[in-house]
Amino acid sequence: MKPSIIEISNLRKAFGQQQVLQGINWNIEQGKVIGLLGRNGAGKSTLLECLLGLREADAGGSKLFGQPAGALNDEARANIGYVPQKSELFEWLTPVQLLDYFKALYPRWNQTKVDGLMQRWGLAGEAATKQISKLSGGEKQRLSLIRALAHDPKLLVLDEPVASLDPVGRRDFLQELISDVIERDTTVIFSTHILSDLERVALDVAFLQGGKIVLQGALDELLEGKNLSLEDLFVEVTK
Ligand SMILES: Nc1ncnc2c1ncn2[C@@H]1O[C@H](COP(=O)(O)OP(=O)(O)OP(=O)(O)O)[C@@H](O)[C@H]1O
Repeated sequence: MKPSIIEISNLRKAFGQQQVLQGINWNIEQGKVIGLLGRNGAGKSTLLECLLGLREADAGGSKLFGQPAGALNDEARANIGYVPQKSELFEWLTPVQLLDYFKALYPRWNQTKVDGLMQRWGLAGEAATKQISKLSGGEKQRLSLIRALAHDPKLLVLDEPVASLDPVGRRDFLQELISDVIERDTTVIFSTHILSDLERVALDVAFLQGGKIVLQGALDELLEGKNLSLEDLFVEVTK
């Protein structure tokens, strides 16, 4: 059996009176690709932030690579790639300057991959030297994804990574994700509302509803014999 890369136990988080996460217990094994689903406001971003230790939980917590998320060593940190829903890129830099900045922070950096992705994702020409503030939403999202993939992380946490991408951009990104997972056994958890993409890549899905993971498993097994589409299942589970 493969090791658990993420171990979440009894995770609770409220904002004021609103109980958003209500005792989540969830282990994610190495190499899993999990699509996290839930209605708007279900708490997906909150869960991803808490599991990474970026947001303090009220109770419980998570371990990443066997270490408490709030006290990761440098090696564990260098093995995580995260794309937040609203990425906070340094808008006054150019893409090249931004990537150089991050390159200096990581012990490992795959420049060949960065160059290839910049080329294939339309950021190698004029866009490479434009101020990030002047890039389109989709271009910024591509840059954010390149930044998250550049250090060959073993764990990728992506909060609606393809929301601003056009269909071609989404397909390119998903192909990159699949090849990375296959090559390096990367563990991926990503939230999305684009169910067709999930059907393409997510081998597993998890539904967050009422502050808990109410259903999870292999997508084909969840749908098997039910004569339901993923959209039908989503509506059913998140009622
Ligand atoms: N800093 C905050 N202060 C108060 N309430 C918050 C805060 N952050 C999130 N919330 C609330 O917590 C709930 C969950 O928000 P979250 O962003 O985690 O949902 P989500 O599932 O990611 O939604 P979406 O699909 O719309 O992105 C929402 O009702 C939101 O209003």
